[in-house]
Amino acid sequence: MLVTGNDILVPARAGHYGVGSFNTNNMEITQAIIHTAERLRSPVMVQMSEGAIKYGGQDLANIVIDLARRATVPVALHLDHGSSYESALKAIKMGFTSVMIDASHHGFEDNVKETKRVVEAAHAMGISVESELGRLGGIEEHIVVDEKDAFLTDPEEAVQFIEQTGTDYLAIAIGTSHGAFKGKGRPYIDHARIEKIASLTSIPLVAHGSSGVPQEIVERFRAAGGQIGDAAGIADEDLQRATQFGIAKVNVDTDLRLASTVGIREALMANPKEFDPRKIFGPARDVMSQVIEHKMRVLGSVGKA
Ligand SMILES: O=C(COP(=O)(O)O)NO
Ligand SMILES: [Ca+2]
Ligand code: NA
Ligand SMILES: [Zn+2]
Repeated sequence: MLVTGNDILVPARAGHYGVGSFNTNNMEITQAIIHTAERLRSPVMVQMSEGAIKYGGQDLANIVIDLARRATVPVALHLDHGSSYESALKAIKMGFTSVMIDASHHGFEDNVKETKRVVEAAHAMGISVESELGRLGGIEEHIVVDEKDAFLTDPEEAVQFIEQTGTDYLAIAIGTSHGAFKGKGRPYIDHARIEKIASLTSIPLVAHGSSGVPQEIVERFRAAGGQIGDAAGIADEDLQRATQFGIAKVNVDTDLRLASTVGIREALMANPKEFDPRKIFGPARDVMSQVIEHKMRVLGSVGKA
């Protein structure tokens, strides 16, 4: 069933488990996300960035909404990294049931102002809002944040921000970063910071940049002709611990990008004569389903629907 972000995340925070919020850009990714959630009896969020909306528009949103409506588990459609009030409202008009306004690259006051505006409008329409305080490293779609400008979320500021904006859930910067190269070796996750923020707040917390970049997938990517440097993601146990402390929404995009590309490359390498799209995109869907299943087990959302 199609529900709001709060319907999924408030129980997740209370139950100390995480719910994957997976980025989609086409039908096969959407099917892999929702069908795996149904098979594992897991709530799930499907998210579209502004780039995905540019790429697939209402056509893609309708695929998500229809699958979500028919799903036997709770599914929310979420706007990832909404960059403006207009973008958030446009998504709500398209049928999104959860929207992020990401004004975290502004100063505190401007972030509060921008977030508050979206919260008031979205709540008037019964839609949940995610906002962000702190800055991740890596590339957030259109914003390149290099390490020196990244800053972790201050717990006291988070309390003020939540009070002043009324945001439903809050993305916090705790050491993760977007993309396949999350720092040299094992990225440092500031669990103490998560625990502190969670102890002072009661709303669901969000971790961006939470792909695990499984080495098995990276090796298959290279073996099938892909080229990638020394890619690294968030260790499963670090993510698992984060959900114990209060992280309820966990954003995953890179893992699905790698998994789908592995499926496609392997299909084409195995049979150069193949040109039936079902035999090329079908394997992508299968590899993504395996990666999604692993993530749901790490987050503890299996059986929670
Ligand atoms: O935070 C993310 C995705 O992060 P990854 O690059 O780690 O999948 N989307 O908003
Ligand atoms: Ca941001
Ligand atoms: Na988001
Ligand atoms: Zn993100």
